[in-house]
Amino acid sequence: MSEQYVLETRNLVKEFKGFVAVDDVNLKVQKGHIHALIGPNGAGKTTVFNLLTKFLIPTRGQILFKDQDITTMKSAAIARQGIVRSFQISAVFPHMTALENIRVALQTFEGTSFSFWKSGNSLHKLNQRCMELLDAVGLAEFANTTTVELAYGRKRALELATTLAMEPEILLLDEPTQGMGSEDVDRVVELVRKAAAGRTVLMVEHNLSVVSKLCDRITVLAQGAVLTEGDYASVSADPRVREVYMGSDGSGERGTTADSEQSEAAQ
Ligand SMILES: Nc1ncnc2c1ncn2[C@@H]1O[C@H](COP(=O)(O)OP(=O)(O)OP(=O)(O)O)[C@@H](O)[C@H]1O
Repeated sequence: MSEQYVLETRNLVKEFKGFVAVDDVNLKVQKGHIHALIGPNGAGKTTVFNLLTKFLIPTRGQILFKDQDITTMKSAAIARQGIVRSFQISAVFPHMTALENIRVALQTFEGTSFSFWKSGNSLHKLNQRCMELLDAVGLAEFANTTTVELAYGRKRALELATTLAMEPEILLLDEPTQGMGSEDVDRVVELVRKAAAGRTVLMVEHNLSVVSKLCDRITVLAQGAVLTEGDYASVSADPRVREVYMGSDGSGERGTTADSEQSEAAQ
């Protein structure tokens, strides 16, 4: 694998009782890119994502991170390596404040005991880092707001901040704008752009306008296999892509929910 690719799949296959949900997928994510995985409902996007983040075990094939075979690595181990998933899994505790949520994320990431942070200087440093992360997602003024009181878009910003606390090298975003109104969508686009600075992002996203604004490269999946790949202009001009989208509901918007969220891998 060339140095330029940080994440790669080789002939990745996932079968569910003989049904091929992911069919021989070769994905290459270039370092520094925002890369989107798109495709109509049931194309296999979530399943690929769950394979990459170890929620599912591949039937065949390999997953490589910076040349290292991580196919059999557990999800906690890959997170420590720098592959971190955000969104769709609620990573925030509703009855804690925004700042407390970040603090928990940082403490979990550091793996340090609470008593360590209690010692004067380190507690100060910890709070400083919490405020930096809140500021990075535009939530500094909500530091002491209980999470349950935050508007939906802000909750997702907080989720992103808890993810950034883990200092990911690759950020995996699962439908970051799902269920949002246009104002929140614009805010998330800006957030993702900001969060992507200095790192690589792979995202599943149904909103093609978001994809067009953010992504350097797009992989289109259809019926579990890669249909085509390229930048937004080339992919959106491809008649095969139009055809698979027209063949679903025409909008590229989610219509059905797959039942693939359950983790197979030992946590
Ligand atoms: N746990 C499972 N058991 C059986 N079939 C599954 C499972 N998870 C997913 N599938 C099937 O695999 C196919 C791909 O599903 P997947 O959720 O990956 O598609 P998707 O592209 O993410 O779709 P959507 O856009 O609707 O979320 C679908 O036909 C789905 O029904």
